[in-house]
Amino acid sequence: MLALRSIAAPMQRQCWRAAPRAAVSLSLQSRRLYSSQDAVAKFNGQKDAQGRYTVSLIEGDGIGPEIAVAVKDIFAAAKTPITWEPINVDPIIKDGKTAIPDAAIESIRKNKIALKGPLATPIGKGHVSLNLTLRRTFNLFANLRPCRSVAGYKTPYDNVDTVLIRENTEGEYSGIEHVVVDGVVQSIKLITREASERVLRFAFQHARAIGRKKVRVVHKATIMKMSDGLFLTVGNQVAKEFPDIEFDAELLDNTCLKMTTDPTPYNDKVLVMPNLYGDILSDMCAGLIGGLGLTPSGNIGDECSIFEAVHGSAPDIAGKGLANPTALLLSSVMMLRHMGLNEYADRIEKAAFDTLAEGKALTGDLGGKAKTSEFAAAIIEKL
Ligand SMILES: NC(=O)C1=CN([C@@H]2O[C@H](COP(=O)(O)OP(=O)(O)OC[C@H]3O[C@@H](n4cnc5c(N)ncnc54)[C@H](O)[C@@H]3O)[C@@H](O)[C@H]2O)C=CC1
Ligand SMILES: O=C(O)CCC(=O)C(=O)O
Ligand SMILES: [Mg+2]
Repeated sequence: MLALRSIAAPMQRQCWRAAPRAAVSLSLQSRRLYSSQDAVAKFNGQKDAQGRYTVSLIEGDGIGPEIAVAVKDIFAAAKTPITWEPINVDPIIKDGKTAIPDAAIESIRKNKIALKGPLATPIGKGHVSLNLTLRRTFNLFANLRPCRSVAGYKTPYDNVDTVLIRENTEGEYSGIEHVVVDGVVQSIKLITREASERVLRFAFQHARAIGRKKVRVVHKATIMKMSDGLFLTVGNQVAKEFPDIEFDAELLDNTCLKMTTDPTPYNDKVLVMPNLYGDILSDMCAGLIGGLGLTPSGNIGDECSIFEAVHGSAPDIAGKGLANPTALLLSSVMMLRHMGLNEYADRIEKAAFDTLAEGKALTGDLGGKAKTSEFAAAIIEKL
């Protein structure tokens, strides 16, 4: 079950361990995958007099505080020049709408960067998702979700390497709903040319930045002719600005079938899609490599960006010290690269991947017995 296996091609894995020159090339490949730099958004945060950056930290709900401690301990051990600024995002109601407290907004606006644990959303009645509210408040228009096989955990696929970009501010997540008459309700899927164009252009720019030559829109414009139809039309238009990148499209249901049958044909593409499709497909991709404990993400905007795991608050394991902090740690690695702190990112990422590959201190989701803190300690030992 826990046999060592490749993160990429077997050759590359071997080289990662043995030959420094090849190791550099894998590190660069990894840097490109887990990077949001060179794309649309540049990080404009300021260092303090001691050369440190301040990062707003939302620990989040459920397993959030447990995995946040692991990340903070690992960052401290790596002597990362980051000062955490913890913020509270308990919802407030402003003009009848769910909002983030002003102090939290000011902190993120000032620092231009945040790391975020999962935030739970009540089912049915209750406040609007705070995750969604944060993305909207800061206009974090692109949700970048890379997913790559991890050595140390055997799944049916050895070399998953997908890059998914999700429109992050509208679509099915618009939350515009009403009762038409008793027993009949309506949810509006809002798609605008502006938001579509923005995320599609980001997808092409990101493809260039990470050296991929193909962008594919995942859609259902056969059924949602107007909304997904607009997204696809805009995709075709934006594609003309990028003659060096191949552009095509695929129906969502077909993508699910093909990806779960053989994900490798997706390893040379960047996938871009409306909000809910990206939400669901990114959990599906996580399933291909060993689960939600492993997959990071970045919510990218022009002014600020917020990095978080793909997973939620995991109430079934919360408070027990069982959570896998890798997803939040790799999100923090993406954040470091976004900030240009590549050397720290490389070291932390290598220590995490080596710990996973070694397989001695794995958390329960990966078939191990280690507590969150023991897994973090094993990473720290490797730093
Ligand atoms: N971006 C965010 O903050 C997100 C928040 N949520 C919220 O989280 C809450 C719980 O949602 P669920 O549907 O249960 O999804 P979930 O992602 O929290 O958990 C799904 C399954 O994955 C496991 N899992 C997730 N993260 C893990 C980790 N780091 N280590 C080991 N196992 C892990 C959980 O134990 C559970 O069995 C909901 O309130 C939802 O709204 C859900 C997804 C994303
Ligand atoms: O906001 C939520 O409750 C869910 C968000 C989510 O599933 C995601 O961002 O992947
Ligand atoms: Mg989700």
